[in-house]
Amino acid sequence: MDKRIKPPAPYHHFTKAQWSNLRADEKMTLSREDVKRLRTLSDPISLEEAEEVYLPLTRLLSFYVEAVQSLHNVSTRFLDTPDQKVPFIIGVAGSVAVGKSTTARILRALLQRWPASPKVDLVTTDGFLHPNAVLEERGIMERKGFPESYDRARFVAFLADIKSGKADVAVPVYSHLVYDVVPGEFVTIDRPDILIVEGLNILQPGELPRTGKPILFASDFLDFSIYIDAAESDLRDWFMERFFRLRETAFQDPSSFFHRFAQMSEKEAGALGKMVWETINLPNLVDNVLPTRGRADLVLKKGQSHMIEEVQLRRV
Ligand SMILES: Nc1ncnc2c1ncn2[C@@H]1O[C@H](COP(=O)(O)OP(=O)(O)O)[C@@H](O)[C@H]1O
Ligand SMILES: CC(C)(COP(=O)(O)O)[C@@H](O)C(=O)NCCC(=O)O
Repeated sequence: MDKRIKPPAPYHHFTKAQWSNLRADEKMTLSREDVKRLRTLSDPISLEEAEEVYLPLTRLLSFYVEAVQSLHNVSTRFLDTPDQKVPFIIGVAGSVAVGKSTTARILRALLQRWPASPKVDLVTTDGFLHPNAVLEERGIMERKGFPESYDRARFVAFLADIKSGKADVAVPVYSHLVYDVVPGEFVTIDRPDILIVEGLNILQPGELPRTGKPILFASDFLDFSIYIDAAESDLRDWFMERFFRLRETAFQDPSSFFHRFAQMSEKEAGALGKMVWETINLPNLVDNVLPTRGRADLVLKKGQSHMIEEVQLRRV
């Protein structure tokens, strides 16, 4: 039985063909080579898919950016304050292995090529995971990706800094190779026009403070949010396919945390990969990621072949 929860919010539903018609005269600015370069391991997105799905989306986003800018102008007129650039923040959520990175990278490339050449930055939320030493100390090393594995206060503070126009905001860097946050390594985000934030947890509520302190959720800072959706069985298959590909590539590196998987027999490694899916990523999907789907402005629903089959757009 499909355990996915129906989004409570009312959405417009589109088939892929209906959605792609909304592209109107939005021009394709990526080549087949660009799409190949931007997609991640095991994501087969084609130029045609990018045109059909992402051009209507970039057209929609250009309307949203304009609308948010107008709202901002209203507030500066009301307050009689000087006009200040406020970054537009897009969130990309969904399960491990659903293809968030590919979506975020394609979107970034398309938005950068808008006529006004906006500065578009991309961050992944894994940089806000607690380092392994902290996870170990708290006994939650097996809960990486779960809400409590992130420094949520730091993540919210980061988004607040970006929204308030702060320059040179530092973001910690997570390495899949060493399976940990890299000490002392940061990327700097400097007043972008658009920021894309990609991660499992982007639509999740934060912890409620025990005292009467004010609370903000990451989603309070998002101007537009996208949830990439797929059936549990497809996600498991994609995770396992990627796992076996990584075993032939990244895991071969002796410094990879998962190097031992490259040295085991295929059967043994497969059993361990399956265990990672079943004991970490699947429960996190069911308990913490999927319940946030109904909060997204846009839901992109993928079929077994990774292609988007249905689009849902929240009514405003
Ligand atoms: N163990 C790993 N080693 C190297 N790269 C990885 C590993 N796990 C995931 N990745 C890469 O990290 C990125 C993010 O993966 P993930 O969080 O599953 O999100 P998604 O598949 O939705 O983009 C992807 O580009 C993926 O290929
Ligand atoms: C690093 C992740 C938590 C994803 O982080 P995100 O960028 O979505 O915040 C995830 O890819 C991960 O490594 N999960 C732990 C279990 C696993 O190895 O798949």
